[in-house]
Amino acid sequence: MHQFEESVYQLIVETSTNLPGDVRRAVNSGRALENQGTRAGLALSTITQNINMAEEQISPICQDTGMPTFVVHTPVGVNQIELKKVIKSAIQRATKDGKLRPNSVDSLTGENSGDNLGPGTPVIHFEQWEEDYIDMRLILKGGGCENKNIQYSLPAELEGLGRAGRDLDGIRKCILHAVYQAQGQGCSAGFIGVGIGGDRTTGYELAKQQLFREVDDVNPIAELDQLERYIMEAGNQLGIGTMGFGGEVTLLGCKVGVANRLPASFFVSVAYNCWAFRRQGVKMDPSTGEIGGWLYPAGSEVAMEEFPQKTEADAAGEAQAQPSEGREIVLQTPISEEKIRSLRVGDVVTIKGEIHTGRDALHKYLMDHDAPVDLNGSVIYHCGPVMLKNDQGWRVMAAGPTTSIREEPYQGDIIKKFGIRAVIGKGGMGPRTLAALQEHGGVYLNAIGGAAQYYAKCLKKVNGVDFMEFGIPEAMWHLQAEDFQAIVTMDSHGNSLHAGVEKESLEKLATFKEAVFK
Ligand SMILES: O=C(O)C[C@H](O)C(=O)O
Ligand code: SF4
Repeated sequence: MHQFEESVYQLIVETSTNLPGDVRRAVNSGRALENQGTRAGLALSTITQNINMAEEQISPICQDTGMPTFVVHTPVGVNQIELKKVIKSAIQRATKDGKLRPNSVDSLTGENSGDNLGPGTPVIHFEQWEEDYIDMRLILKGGGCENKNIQYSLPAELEGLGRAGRDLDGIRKCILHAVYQAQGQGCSAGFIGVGIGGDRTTGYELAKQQLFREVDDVNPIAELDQLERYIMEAGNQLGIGTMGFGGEVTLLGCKVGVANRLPASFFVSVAYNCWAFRRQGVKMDPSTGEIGGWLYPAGSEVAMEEFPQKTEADAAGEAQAQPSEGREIVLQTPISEEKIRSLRVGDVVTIKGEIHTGRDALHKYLMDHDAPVDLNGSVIYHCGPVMLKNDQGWRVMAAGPTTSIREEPYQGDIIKKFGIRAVIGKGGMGPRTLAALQEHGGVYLNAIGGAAQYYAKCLKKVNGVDFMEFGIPEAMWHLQAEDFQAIVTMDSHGNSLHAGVEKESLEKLATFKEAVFK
């Protein structure tokens, strides 16, 4: 079975490190539509650089491996039990090599299994078929965008859109609402898979199956094709933009599937996938395990243009689109209150000095314990990195931000208790944190979600680690930052870019209230 394991390993590495060609094309066209000088334009160019870095270094595109999910079709007679063992062993190896982050956590004890294996991990769906080869597909869908999946039960009353009935127009409203509610938290610009019908479980399954379709395919059902096109257009008018910074490009793909339902149920299930849409597949020889071909366009075939040629007209347009408040400021840690109070939403900061990672487990812990290091004037980075240890010590392999809103119940109290001056994350935080930033003198800095290679490069040294018992992603890593760039999106004067974009996008959503599909 050695060759089988090698082929599955190759599939995992390719999926984790090289964004497929169809997804790259979608990101490239999104980038062409966005004004390059704006925050959203800059975010897209960081994303582009990150995609290239991951491919070159054969390192994870995003630090979040997500839930590795395999869909496997085998000819009759292939031993699926053996194949399952092979998949598990390839997953273990890829985790050990730093191509996947250890991501499987015991839901009761919080213990990380360390090798991405455990009850329910990885997910493997087997199906038999009458072809003479094995078709193995893998998707690595991260936790932040998974949290933005949503299921509607029709009829429903939807914020901004009013009543959604049991018909195509009601479905249209659910999908638009799904895009709105994700804001930037699932690392927009995103791809959505929609399942109409089924039950609560199969509805979501159907939605996720849509993510295995190629981005530029055409739905064979005419009215669903029309619905997909409509959603692409209307969704991109909501103004949420890349990372929720506001902008022209919110959605990069929409795929809708349909299944029968029960008379009493009418579910519309939406699976939201971030821009880091990692899925690949291979054709495998059932007797030798050799890869006979790849199932999606290879990433390496579609170049990501880092610095496109600009015309003079473009440059003039960009100058106008520059955020007027966009000053560039260096922050050396520890940071003073005075310095923090001088920052405003829109400023771009470059952080130098030690920063500390902290996410779900640490925030909960710090509520009623002391911190292991002095956090006065410090920067907390919402990040669960991929780390590898060798003879020289720990190395940061991938380290993009995680969704900050999960820390909303704790963040304000922790900022005040420990004297923290800046929090880096993505997707923004809520009113409690905003109030604490104002009261204590703090800022929220938005980094570009998924740009794990880009930020890993700015984290030059690992000064230490605490709480390894929380597992690698949840431990508190003390990291030496050099030229770590982020944008102030919440300041100490009560301003929040996120609150503004949410309000404006809700107003836009309401303009789509009138029936379209009659
Ligand atoms: O767990 C993570 O690293 C990040 C997660 O995918 C997120 O988007 O918040
Ligand atoms: S951090 Fe963003 S890009 Fe990475 S998995 Fe989470 S949602 Fe996707």
